[in-house]
This record gives sequence, structure tokens and C-alpha cells, in this order.
Amino acid sequence: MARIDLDNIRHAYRPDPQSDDDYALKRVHHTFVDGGAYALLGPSGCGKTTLLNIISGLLRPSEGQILFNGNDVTDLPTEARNIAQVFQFPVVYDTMTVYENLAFPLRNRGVSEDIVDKRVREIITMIGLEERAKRKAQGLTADEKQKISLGRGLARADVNAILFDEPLTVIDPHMKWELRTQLKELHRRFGYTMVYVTHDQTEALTFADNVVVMYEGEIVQIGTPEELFERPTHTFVGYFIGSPGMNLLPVEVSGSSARMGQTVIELPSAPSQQSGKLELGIRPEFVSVGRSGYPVKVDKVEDIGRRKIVRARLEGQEIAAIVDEDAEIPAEAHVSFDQTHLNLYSNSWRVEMHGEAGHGA
Ligand SMILES: Nc1ncnc2c1ncn2[C@@H]1O[C@H](COP(=O)(O)OP(=O)(O)OP(=O)(O)O)[C@@H](O)[C@H]1O
Repeated sequence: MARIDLDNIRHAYRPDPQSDDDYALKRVHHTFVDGGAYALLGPSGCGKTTLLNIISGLLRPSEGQILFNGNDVTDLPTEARNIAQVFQFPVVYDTMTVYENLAFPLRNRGVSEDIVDKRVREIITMIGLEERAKRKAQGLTADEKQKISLGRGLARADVNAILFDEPLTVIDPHMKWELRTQLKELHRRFGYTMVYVTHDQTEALTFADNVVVMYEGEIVQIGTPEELFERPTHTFVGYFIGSPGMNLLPVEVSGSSARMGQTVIELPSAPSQQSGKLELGIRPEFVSVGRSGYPVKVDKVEDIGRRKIVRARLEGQEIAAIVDEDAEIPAEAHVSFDQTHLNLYSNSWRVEMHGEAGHGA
């Protein structure tokens, strides 16, 4: 497996890019460590597939270099990069059996038949197609064919990396969960370098140790699921991760106090920066509803199983709180915030609070 360095990569599909807006990838400078499991997460059009295609060699970046284990592969074609790829839709040989499809990448590399057999049996079990081993791929469902594609991607242990582009789109929801869990287990056992593109936060958060969040052609944060939840470095991460996403309140700051209209919210300490467009971020999980705090007008309460989402207005601004299902919502409702989970953003980027070394944008 390999360490993959993306060295100041930029990519524009148009031939004469003038400004940052003309770049599908504005600037990506990042290392995927050897054996790491990464998810590239972001909304449609943010540049995930572009980045994956640059890693695989399907696309040459307009600027920058790609290194596999320190060797420049920027000009190498896909075949010369020794990677496995699994795409959104199945790529299988219809006239081959399930077994032969899975054996293909190994036989192609001259692997001995006893090793091929051992590996193929292992993978067939993992994807749950033991019963179908001798069946031709033709005639199998799209779901089964995609499992074969997934299995083929995992067959060889000597690849530099395995790249997945939304591989579970056609798989049914229950099997999705099972395959994700197995991918994670395989990663733990074999230490593959894996890069997994998805726009689905659940998929990213359950698969990856490190989630790379992309927004408008840039990486806005790389972190563990906990870090993305606790300390989103960009308002987009706050909004995109979590359900509902982070509350963002426009504020003015003076010292360690944030003011929104008549409401003054005490911050844990004075922020290191107080200029630009300032927003206070607090996740709904850290907003309490009760009789004390800041007065709000409750718009509606949604039942989400064992918890409820309270949607209210504070100084006219929408705010959501997640509370227990049996929590009382008083007629004169107030909200209060867990101060340790307050985040301040200036022009969308998180600002460090004094005494908060090593964190923030
Ligand atoms: N072949 C192409 N020619 C021109 N523009 C393209 C091409 N492929 C992608 N783009 C543009 O580049 C930007 C990034 O697209 P990309 O497909 O990488 O995003 P994505 O995050 O993978 O989205 P999706 O989840 O919808 O696939 C988008 O604005 C898209 O319209």
C-alpha cells in the first residue's frame, strides 16, 4: 500500500481559467497516509470525483503533483499506478461466472491458483454470494453485480490504494450497512489505503477514520467523526454534518461577550479574532429548552423517536434544539447553551478562543 501526497493540486476543466471560480479544484494540498481509511465527503459538484480521478490517473491536474510513496506519478496512466477502483455502477464481465470475475484481477497478475482460490472464497463469503459462485454474472441483479465489483476491488492485496466512488448507491439499505461494516473490518485486517467518495454523511462517518470534507473545490476540514461534530472548522461542516446541522446565529462580539439584538451570550473566553462576518455556532444537541435562559418562540416540535427536535426563534433567528422525548416544553420557553460547545466563526472559518491551543481554522 502507499502513502499518497497531493502537492498543491488545482484543476480547471476549462482551458483558460481566470479566477478561482473557474477551478473545479481550487487548491488541494494533502497527504493520505499509508494504510489510512479516508472518506471524501461533500455535496454534489464539490469536486470529489475530480479529486478521485486525479488520484487514479483518469485525469491530469492542471497544476500540482501526485506522489505515491514519494514517487511522482502525475504523468503515469491509470494502468501504471497499481490501484483498484470500484465505481458507482457495476463493472463486471457478464460471460464469466461470479468466481471467475473475482479471480480475474489475481489471475491477470499471475497469482498461483491456490492463492487465487483461497482469496476468492474469502471474498465471496464477505459479499454473501457463495450460492452464486458458479453462476454467470449475466442475469444477476444490479445489486449482486455491484457486490462483484466491490469484491474485485478488494481481491488484490498488493495494490497501492483502493478507490471507491459512491460504491453502494445501487445496494439495498440493509446490505449497505453490512458491506460498510465489512469494508471497515477488512481495512483493520489488511491495512489498505482506502479513499471512499460519498455525499452521505452516515456512510462517511461509519466507514472512515478520517473524513475529508469538501466544499466548492476545497478541503474545508479533515478530521475524525468526533472532531467534525465537536469543532467544525468551517460553517459548512457544521451545517452539513449532523441532523439537524449546527445553529448559526449572527452576532457582534466585544471581549468575551457575543450580542444578538438584546441577547448577550457569554463565550468561554475572548476570541482571537473579532472582525469579519461573525456567527455563533451551537449544535442542537447542546441547546437546552426550559424556563431559564433566553426567551424563544417555539414554532414546532418534531418527534424523532426517543428524542424531539424543538424548532424555535431567538431574536427572530431560527434555532433548533434536540431534547429527550419526555422533556417538558414550557409555554414561556427559554433556551440555554452549553458554553463549552460554543463556536465562533469569522467569514465562515472557526476562530480560536484564547487558551484553546492547537484547534480552530
Ligand atoms: N468533464 C467535465 N467537464 C466540465 N466540467 C466538469 C466535468 N466534470 C465535472 N465538472 C464540473 O466540476 C465540478 C466538480 O465536479 P465533480 O464531479 O468532481 O463533483 P462531485 O463532488 O464528485 O459531484 P457528484 O457527487 O455530483 O459526482 C462541478 O462543477 C462539475 O460540473
